[in-house]
Amino acid sequence: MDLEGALDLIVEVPDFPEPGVLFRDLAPLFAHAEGFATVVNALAETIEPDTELLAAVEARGFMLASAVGYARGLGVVLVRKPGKLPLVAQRIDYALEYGTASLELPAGVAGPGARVGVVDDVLATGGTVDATCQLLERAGAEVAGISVVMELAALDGRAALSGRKIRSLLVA
Ligand SMILES: O=P(O)(O)OC[C@H]1O[C@H](OP(=O)(O)OP(=O)(O)O)[C@H](O)[C@@H]1O
Ligand SMILES: Nc1ncnc2[nH]cnc12
Repeated sequence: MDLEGALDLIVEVPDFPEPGVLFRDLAPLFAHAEGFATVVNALAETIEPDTELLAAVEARGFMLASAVGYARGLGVVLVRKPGKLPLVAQRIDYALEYGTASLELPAGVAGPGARVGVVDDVLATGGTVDATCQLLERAGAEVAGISVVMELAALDGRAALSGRKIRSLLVA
């Protein structure tokens, strides 16, 4: 399966999770062995060569970053929603396309100077990835690059992330 075919497995769901939002559902892609492998391999190629560690954003980002980390021989730091981590280095509150959210970085895993690649499924407003970059930088790590499967151009996440290296497999 080629990359275009794999990305065609993403389904558009109108008015989820609230009216007016066109939700991009990656569940069929994740469930398709060939499609998932194709996307993971393509995403693995977007990781900057000097990357030492990947950061994954809960929950859909976990799926992708763990597979990309395996493909690239990199470990993964799990950036989690509140209440999950026993030892928290940093916490941040931010806005989403549909509401507000918070994320936490675990203590002791993304140390000062570490070159970290951020992996997620969808770049919409950029709030989630920007929050993740801020968490990493507050901990002293450096963001090597940002890799996403899909970028929603109308929401202009790139503006929120200006000056950062962003690689997306699909711009919609
Ligand atoms: O660019 P943004 O506007 O911040 O939106 C993108 C984020 O929204 C979704 O996560 P969500 O918080 O819905 O969580 P999930 O992965 O647990 O479904 C998606 O997985 C991205 O992380
Ligand atoms: N429209 C959308 N579809 C899927 N995930 C999203 N995260 C933020 N906006 C999204």
